[in-house]
Amino acid sequence: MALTTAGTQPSLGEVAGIPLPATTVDNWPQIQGFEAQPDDLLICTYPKSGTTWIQEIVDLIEQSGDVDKCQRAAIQHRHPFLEWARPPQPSGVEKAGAMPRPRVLRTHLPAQLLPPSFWESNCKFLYVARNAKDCLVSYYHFQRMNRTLPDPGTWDQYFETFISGNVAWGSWFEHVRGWWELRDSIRMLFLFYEDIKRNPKQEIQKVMKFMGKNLDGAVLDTIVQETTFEKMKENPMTNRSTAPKTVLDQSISPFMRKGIVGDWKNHFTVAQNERFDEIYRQKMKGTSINFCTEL
Ligand SMILES: Nc1ncnc2c1ncn2[C@@H]1O[C@H](COP(=O)(O)O)[C@@H](OP(=O)(O)O)[C@H]1O
Ligand SMILES: CCc1ccc(OS(=O)(=O)O)cc1
Repeated sequence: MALTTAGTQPSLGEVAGIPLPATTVDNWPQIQGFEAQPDDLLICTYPKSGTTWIQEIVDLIEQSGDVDKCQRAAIQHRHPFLEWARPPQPSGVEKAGAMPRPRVLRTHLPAQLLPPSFWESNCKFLYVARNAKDCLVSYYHFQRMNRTLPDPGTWDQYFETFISGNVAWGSWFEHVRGWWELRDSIRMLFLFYEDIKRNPKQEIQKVMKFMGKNLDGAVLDTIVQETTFEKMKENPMTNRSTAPKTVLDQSISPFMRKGIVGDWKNHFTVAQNERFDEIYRQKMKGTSINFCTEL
């Protein structure tokens, strides 16, 4: 069901009340029928939470720190995006089906929309969460430059849109809560963007152990150096410079934009901050999750 179709504006559809790109909705039966395998590792994130960052970390771990091997393809092509569907390109499901095992896949889907085979196969899940305020800011700039998502409107308008959850992949609050509640009942490593920023070596070590790898300290140091924001911004295989301008217009806002904790302070008014804090308290009531919003 299309939510917006005005003019040439890209439209969002909806599955079980969650807004999703219309092309994803069109492909929903194929996505739901996806056959996960027990050795799949699924990277799960709400959009703009550091997906690309954790993908590069995971790939470098998988390749035992071999930087050249991670140059084999642009990051968006290394790990199939499960719900990606933009015909005539192969869909995420098709790409995953053609990939050798063990597979690393990625998704922005909320837990309740995941294809059932992931639960049935007892796969590994790596979730990265980012504080809501910085996610909002990052998503706003992303929607300004991503020609396949609806125009975000003004900052004030988008502030309300994000809070209402009327953005692709739905409410940040429900997404994070949903995955957080599952953390102890499935094979999941739950990480925070802010922790990776504060202590990358420690968090990369957690990922390494979770993946069942054992790399020495020098290799870990290489991975830390290769995955700094500055390095990834310059790297054509991670900075999305290979994406066509008709999809990502980086002259409006770069994909690798700031990569910091606390940019929300440059965007939120005092009134918006107070309102956001109140809404956050209501929507996250009863959850034990704790975010850091400044370093
Ligand atoms: N190596 C890195 N270190 C810190 N932040 C990174 C990073 N690589 C990407 N990011 C940031 O992660 C966000 C993109 O997330 P995703 O990959 O999920 O779309 C962007 O945030 P900003 O827009 O705040 O700069 C981007 O700059
Ligand atoms: C469908 C448009 C779209 C939306 C979000 C995307 O996220 S990501 O940058 O690949 O994580 C990509 C394309």
